[in-house]
Amino acid sequence: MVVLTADQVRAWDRFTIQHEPISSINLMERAAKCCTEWLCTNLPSSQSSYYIFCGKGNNGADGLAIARMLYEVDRQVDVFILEFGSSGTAEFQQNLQRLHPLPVGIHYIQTGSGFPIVPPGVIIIDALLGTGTTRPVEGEMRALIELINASPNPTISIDMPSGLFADQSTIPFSSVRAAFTLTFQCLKPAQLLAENAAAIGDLQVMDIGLLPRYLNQVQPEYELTGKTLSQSIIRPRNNFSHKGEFGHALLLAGSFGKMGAAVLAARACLRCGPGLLSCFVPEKGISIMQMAVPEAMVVRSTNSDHEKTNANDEHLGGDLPPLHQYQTIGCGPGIGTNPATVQLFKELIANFRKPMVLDADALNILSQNQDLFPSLPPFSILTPHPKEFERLAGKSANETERINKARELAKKHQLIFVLKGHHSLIAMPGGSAYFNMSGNASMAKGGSGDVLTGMLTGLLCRGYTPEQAALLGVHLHGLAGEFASADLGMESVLAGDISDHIAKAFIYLTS
Ligand SMILES: NC(=O)C1=CN([C@@H]2O[C@H](COP(=O)(O)OP(=O)(O)OC[C@H]3O[C@@H](n4cnc5c(N)ncnc54)[C@H](O)[C@@H]3O)[C@@H](O)[C@H]2O)[C@@H](O)CC1
Ligand SMILES: [K+]
Repeated sequence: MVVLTADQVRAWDRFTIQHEPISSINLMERAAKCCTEWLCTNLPSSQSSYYIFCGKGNNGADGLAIARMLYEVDRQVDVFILEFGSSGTAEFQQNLQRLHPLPVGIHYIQTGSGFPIVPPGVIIIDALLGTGTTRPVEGEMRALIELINASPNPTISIDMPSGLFADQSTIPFSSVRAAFTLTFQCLKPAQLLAENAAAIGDLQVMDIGLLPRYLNQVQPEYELTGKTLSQSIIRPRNNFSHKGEFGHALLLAGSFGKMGAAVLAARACLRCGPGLLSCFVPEKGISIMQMAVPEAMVVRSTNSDHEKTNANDEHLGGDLPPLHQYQTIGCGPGIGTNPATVQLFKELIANFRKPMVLDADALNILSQNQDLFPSLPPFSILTPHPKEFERLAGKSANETERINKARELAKKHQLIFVLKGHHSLIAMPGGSAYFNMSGNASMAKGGSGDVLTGMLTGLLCRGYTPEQAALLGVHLHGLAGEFASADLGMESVLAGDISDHIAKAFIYLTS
């Protein structure tokens, strides 16, 4: 599956029309047939009446073709065409002519007073605007969209909920809020934004047979993580290998009352295959860590000044252990922002030059010390949730702006940003960006991020490149959440359960 912009999809349509070859109207027939079959298969046959709202572009032309096909399978259909004052595209005109001889109600609507009231039980098909949306909806179009949204009837949008931009955020403007969106051939960037979830509803991708070889000549704006990509990254463990070959990771995590974050990160790290893990935790957390994660070692501050160490025994502080022995370091879960910890973080950045993983309070410290950005080791992985990213990069008006900021910062400072969310966005130093496609709402709980930090640290330590670790780690984390919820249900999955299901995710990817 790929993500393409509206222009790229239009070019794909043209490519298919030229090279298959197929006429534009016949390609549209294929699209309408896919939608009609989906409607007949997925909606109860008791729901057999449709109000189809059409614009006069090719999205509206789809609506007219769907109306004809639904009539042909004995559905009751009424079509409502919003008058723009133009005659419409050639395909619109052709499909209108094909519909005219049939006993389907065709109504032209111009003003709010002429808009229909949708009777109960009737399904609304939204074919007003598709990928051709270039400006915010206003006037009669907006009024009609509001009428559709105010009606309790289920709405199915064709290709895009009308009004929604395909490539960028639509906030603060309105769009149709659909129960289902039947989109053609591939995902469009806006369909992956969390802020559009309520507009898009359940997204279904219809394969309308566009020629796959077009994809060889296109550079997608976004790529997707997935099983094939992860499988191409995963390296088997050699039979003759020993623990020394899989590196030694260091985790800086925890503070009084937040040792759980450290434990979660440590356990998840160990599930990703490092040879050894040491945890640098505050004095008061040492016994917790030793009991909860016996597989990990604990290092204590090398500061011989007993008073200084004791003063900080609830927070990380003092001196760092010698760092040269570690392949990578994960820093942040539960560390807080105590001045001693801030100082320790600055020393860490000054003394460790290999890519590391920064999360949670490490990011909060960074946002208060922005001058540290240029000193971060290149290719380090930063994993902010939206609030943490706002502290790092300032407020964003919408998700597109947030993603663009992350992509710019990744390029500017040669870092990898993982913007955590339903489809986490991974921005690479080279400019590419990936949406993650695994995971579900069972993971929207405290501690999930600590698990991800541990996993990324473990994969980096294990010898994956930072880009590989980010792509594999984020995908694997989501998969582990899916396996956990399959076993335990959406409500009851705990962050530790995600960790406990990493093994299943690995097995799934390697078998
Ligand atoms: N053969 C083809 O060309 C195919 C086209 N397809 C359909 O064609 C659609 C794209 O069609 P179009 O490019 O004609 O565009 P749309 O039908 O999405 O929009 C029609 C026109 O509305 C105008 N418009 C833009 N924003 C507006 C706004 N806010 N308020 C009012 N008018 C606005 C623009 O002039 C635009 O060209 C796809 O979404 C898909 O549904 C599919 O059937 C696949 C095949
Ligand atoms: K639409």
